[in-house]
Amino acid sequence: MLETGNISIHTENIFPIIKKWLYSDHEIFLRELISNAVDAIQKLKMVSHAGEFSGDLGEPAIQITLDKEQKTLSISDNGIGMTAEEVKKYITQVAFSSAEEFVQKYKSNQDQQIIGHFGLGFYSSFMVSSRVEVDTLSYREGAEAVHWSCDGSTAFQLESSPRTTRGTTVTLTLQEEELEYLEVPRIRQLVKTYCDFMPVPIQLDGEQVNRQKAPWKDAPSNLTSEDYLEFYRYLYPFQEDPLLWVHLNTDYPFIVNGILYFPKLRPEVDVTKSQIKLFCNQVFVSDHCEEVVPKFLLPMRGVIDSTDIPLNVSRSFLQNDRTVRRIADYIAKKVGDRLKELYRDDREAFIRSWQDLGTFVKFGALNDEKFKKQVEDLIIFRTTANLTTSSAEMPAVEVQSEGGDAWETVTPAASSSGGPFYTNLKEYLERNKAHHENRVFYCTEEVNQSSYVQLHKNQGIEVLFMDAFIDTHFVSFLEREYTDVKFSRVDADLDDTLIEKDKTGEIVDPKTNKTRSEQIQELFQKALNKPKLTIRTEALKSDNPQGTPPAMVLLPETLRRLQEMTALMRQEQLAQFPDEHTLLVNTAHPLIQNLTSLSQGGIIQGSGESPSGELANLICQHVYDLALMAQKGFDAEGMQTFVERSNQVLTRLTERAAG
Ligand SMILES: Nc1ncnc2c1ncn2[C@@H]1O[C@H](COP(=O)(O)OP(=O)(O)OP(=O)(O)O)[C@@H](O)[C@H]1O
Repeated sequence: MLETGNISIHTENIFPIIKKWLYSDHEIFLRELISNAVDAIQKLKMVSHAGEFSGDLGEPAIQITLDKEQKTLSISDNGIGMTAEEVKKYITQVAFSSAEEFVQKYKSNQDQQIIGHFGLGFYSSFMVSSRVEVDTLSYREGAEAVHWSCDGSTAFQLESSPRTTRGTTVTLTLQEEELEYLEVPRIRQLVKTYCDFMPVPIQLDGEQVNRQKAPWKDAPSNLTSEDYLEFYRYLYPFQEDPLLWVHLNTDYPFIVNGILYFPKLRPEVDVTKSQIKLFCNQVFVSDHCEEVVPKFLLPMRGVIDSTDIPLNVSRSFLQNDRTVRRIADYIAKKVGDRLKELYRDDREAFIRSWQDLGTFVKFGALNDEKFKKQVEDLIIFRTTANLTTSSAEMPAVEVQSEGGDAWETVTPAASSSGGPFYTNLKEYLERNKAHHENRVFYCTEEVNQSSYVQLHKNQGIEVLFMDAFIDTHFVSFLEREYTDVKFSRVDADLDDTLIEKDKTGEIVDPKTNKTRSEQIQELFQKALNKPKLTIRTEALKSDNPQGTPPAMVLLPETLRRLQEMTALMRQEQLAQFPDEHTLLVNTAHPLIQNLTSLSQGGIIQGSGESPSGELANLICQHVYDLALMAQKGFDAEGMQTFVERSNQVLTRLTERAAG
């Protein structure tokens, strides 16, 4: 037997479910009713534009009235109103929205946006009310005012109303447990949260509560820098001004409007939490748009408004939604474009913002292949090279792209003379091709590595500062990108160009056939007695040997990286300085040269050591300590030994001088 039919739903059963579960938050009933009122006003404008209404539109307004005695909250608008037929059709049929029909009919007028879609919003009022009444008069000529009321059951009453003004008033008699919605501050807060940027004034207690203007809906050409800044300060009061902003403005293949700002990054900012506000047709939806914005742009702030982001769906659904993913890509692309424009047109402003921007950009390049391609040439590093004639001297330019999206920089122009200078990696490699091809020398801590940097600089080797916290990862990333290039930290090893090769091989002692280097090496080995320490002797190149350090500590690049990685994996700070390192003794330095003669001079005593030999030992230890100190500083014990020995050495030297 074959039977076909329709599944039937009994409204008495489904209605309580809708009331209870439609929205998890009761407070959003207000957003829904105000959205309906805004829609009603927009619709009247559309009808009037279409020439179907010639009466007086009046000043559009929405009025919220609270009556504590009656326990009622009512929302009035002077919009399009409804006829009895329309009330029956739209209000009494759940999930029957007029919006679709209406937009279809009047779609030629794109300016006015209708918020409603599903035909459910009105029913959210039953979440907080024991009775809902609608009093309405349609704009249509000869329309009669009607009064509809319902106590939350499926039965309603519809009768004529004495109302004489066009528009609609929805009156809610609040349930006993929902009386918080009779308090002016509570309602004001809700209007501010959800309806602040709705395009119609919303009055409460005789004053307008909402800001009304939504700058992101404006054409960028209508907005000044001050407008953008003012809006930022409004959204994020008591914060420093942003570095720059991007105005999103597209309606194909999806609709996205918004203004995103690059804030100044403060260490206390949690970069995993978004502070971007999500809107749908100027109605606030959520403070969390983690799914809509690419991860690396989460620290950005501002507003995204899109009707193409599905609402009321789970986060995982949102994450996997194709349109949402494309919107995220679009945002990343827009941000990349803006950065490129700034780099090209106002290098100075770009450099000024780099300290904050750099983290975003590098993090983005690490995480997103497409974004990396866009920004790879904009990633800049401070350099020791003097680039006075570079494009850093270009004048500041204000950029306006074809799409009309706006873009500004905020910081005032600074002088470009004298540096600091910045370069990207390509320029660096190109500039140093002849001198050290495919080698990048970098410094991660300016203070601790200053003597190394100086040494490189003196020999005309350009050093890049990779000292941002993200740079440890970024160096490895660059190595994967530039497979031919070798990256070495300034203290890792000394490049051949820094060493005077010829001088180290001179034989100074014909009896033992030892070179000076070998003598010095032995001297240090004996004095320091550290089996894990490698002692290497080289003559550092310099016009003024006194200006170079007598000794330096070197940490092999691979060993250091391994240690950094282990520390990272254990989530520890790199606390200990590794025992395996190299002490490079500079045989060109006069102090080191004097040491050999000092160690050999004087009368040998019972201990097998002459006083000057002892002094030479102490000085070796001292030279080593000084080299360590330049690299890492001391712990308490090291400091104590150092001070004690300093006093001892000075005493002996004064004895010698006096004697
Ligand atoms: N203040 C009002 N003035 C005129 N018509 C209204 C008003 N409030 C509701 N309506 C009519 O009732 C219909 C249903 O409203 P409801 O809020 O349930 O759904 P919606 O606004 O269309 O969609 P959504 O569920 O997205 O809010 C609306 O489409 C509109 O035609």
